[in-house]
Amino acid sequence: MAQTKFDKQVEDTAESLAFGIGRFLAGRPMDGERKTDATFWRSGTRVLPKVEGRVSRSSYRAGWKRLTFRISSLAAVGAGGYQAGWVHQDATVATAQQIWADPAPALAALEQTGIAAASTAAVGTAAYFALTRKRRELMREWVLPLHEALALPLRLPEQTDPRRYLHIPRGFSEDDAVIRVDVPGRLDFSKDLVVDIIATKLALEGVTFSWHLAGRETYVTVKKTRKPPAKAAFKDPKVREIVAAAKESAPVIGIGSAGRIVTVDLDAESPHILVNASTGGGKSVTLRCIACQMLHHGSLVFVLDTKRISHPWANGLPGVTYCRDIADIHDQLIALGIEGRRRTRVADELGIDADPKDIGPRLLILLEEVNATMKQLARYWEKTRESGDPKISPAVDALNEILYMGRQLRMHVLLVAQSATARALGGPEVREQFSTRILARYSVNAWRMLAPEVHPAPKSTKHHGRAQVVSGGSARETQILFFTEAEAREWATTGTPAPPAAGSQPGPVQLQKPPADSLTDAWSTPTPELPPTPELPPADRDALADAWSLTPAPAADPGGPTDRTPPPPTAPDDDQAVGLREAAEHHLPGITLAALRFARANDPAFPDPVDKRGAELLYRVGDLKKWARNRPRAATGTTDLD
Ligand SMILES: Nc1ncnc2c1ncn2[C@@H]1O[C@H](COP(=O)(O)OP(=O)(O)OP(=O)(O)O)[C@@H](O)[C@H]1O
Repeated sequence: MAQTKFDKQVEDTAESLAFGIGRFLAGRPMDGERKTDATFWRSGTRVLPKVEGRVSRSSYRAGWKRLTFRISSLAAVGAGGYQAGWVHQDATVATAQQIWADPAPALAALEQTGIAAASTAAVGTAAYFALTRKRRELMREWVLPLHEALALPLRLPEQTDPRRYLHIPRGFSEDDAVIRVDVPGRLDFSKDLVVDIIATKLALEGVTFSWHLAGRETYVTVKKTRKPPAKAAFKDPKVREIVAAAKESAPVIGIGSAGRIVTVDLDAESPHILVNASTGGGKSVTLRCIACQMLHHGSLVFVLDTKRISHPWANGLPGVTYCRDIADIHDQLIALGIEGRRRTRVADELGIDADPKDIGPRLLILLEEVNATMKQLARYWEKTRESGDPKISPAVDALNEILYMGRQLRMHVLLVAQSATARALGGPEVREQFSTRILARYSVNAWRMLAPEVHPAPKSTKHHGRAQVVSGGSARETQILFFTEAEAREWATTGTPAPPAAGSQPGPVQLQKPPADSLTDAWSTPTPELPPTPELPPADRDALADAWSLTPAPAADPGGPTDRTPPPPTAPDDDQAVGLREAAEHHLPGITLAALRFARANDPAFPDPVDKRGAELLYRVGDLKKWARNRPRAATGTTDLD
């Protein structure tokens, strides 16, 4: 009799079932495909030829291990079923009947339990991912790449779990960390090659390898031996000596491994420096270190600080112009852009043999928290620009222009960022202008963004003041010099004095729209005053007027360049001279007379009087307002962007 289709199906199913039970009991893969050379008693060591694709770790397991796992799982499920269906049979039946008769409470309970279970699972998963994020990053970025490179030279079985032989602590770049790599006792590998691979793949510098090859346990340990000092405090006489001996153009940044002095030569290597670190990574300390050394050598420093309190040590120091208010930062950047153009012209006139000092004193522009400052500058310009004005803030343009100017102009930008994205800086090409980059407490992504030429990225450390100074395609681990605030002030005010202030009070430049015939007014109250500009012929003065708007003028702009950028708003009463009482009552709401008197006695940035009425000193209202806007705390008169 012919076999029906149904009979054939039954036969096939029975056959599959028999094979399935056979595979189950033999501890073989349930899909019937052997992928590795594992047997019932022995774990696998390699993938079988012709097997393609990813082979899971369980494929390497010995058959008996797989069988044990299967039987245990089956037993657990069976025990549950036995309890419910046999031991507590009556209760199970009663519960089932109850649910059948009235399913609503059961469904409601199920729904609630489901929601609770789903929430718990979600929270649990999130917590798990948060807690293990660092460990997973360690595995992904360091352990697995090292394993992939070492497996062949060490002739390790393919299924080797990297965690079994690579003992790499999470903070393996810390000074006292010990890395241990277990090696096969056969010793049939090249030690030099292994050393090379470990140092390269973990981006280690100044480490020593110790081999332990006798006996059963064979391994190599790696320890940092040539490391930077734990601290490089300026109060240490040796450090002070190093700083004192440094070249004017090359402030000392810190001490590297084996006591090497790390400096950045602003004339020869890198006119601009980028400091990138997450919060608490030592940005302020780094800036203090560089700025106070430059002040010591007579540079002028412009601190543009929207955070307002980043550098209290620099308050009122000779040579320092501290701008906290966004309107003043805007004006100051434009003024510096104009100064850059002036210097370009002077350099041109002086020719190549000129002494660079003839161009003017070195200028350091210290731009704090660039991400926030750039946003604020854009918003400020959005608020103040008029129709027909360029869209891009002229202050941002000025900054970019300075970054592209040659090192011979002696204008340097020291830019600070928590995350110096290309967008924050105004484009990837702007980032390229910083040939020296100081990175501390960085993420792998930050490194890839800022120092892609150094690969792999050295692991960031939590050690206070420890940074990587990247320049010329290599990274130097450096302990940044630590100046206390008092030491920074002391160092900044000794040495070569800054060019003298022309009797005006410290405070950011107050730009007025430059009249065509007297463009040096663009620096109406620069403090300290820059050296006098060479007398320019009228035609050149006109050209310099263009610098007021640093964006190239469209060819057919009937208004002319000076019409495009409005001057910062100046109140009509700003030129009045008033006493402190009148200033407190009518011009500086929110600041009391007592506060003004206190500031006059204690704040070096308080404006100088311009006149006297009897015994009373009189002050220019505009100067007082400027001072109030730029006080360390958010003050009355702060340019409101909202
Ligand atoms: N070079 C260093 N040597 C010793 N300690 C340092 C050094 N740099 C930073 N520190 C320590 O780290 C702390 C934080 O440094 P700093 O204030 O410079 O960080 P920051 O990046 O400016 O922080 P924030 O982003 O919060 O302003 C300092 O108070 C100091 O104790």
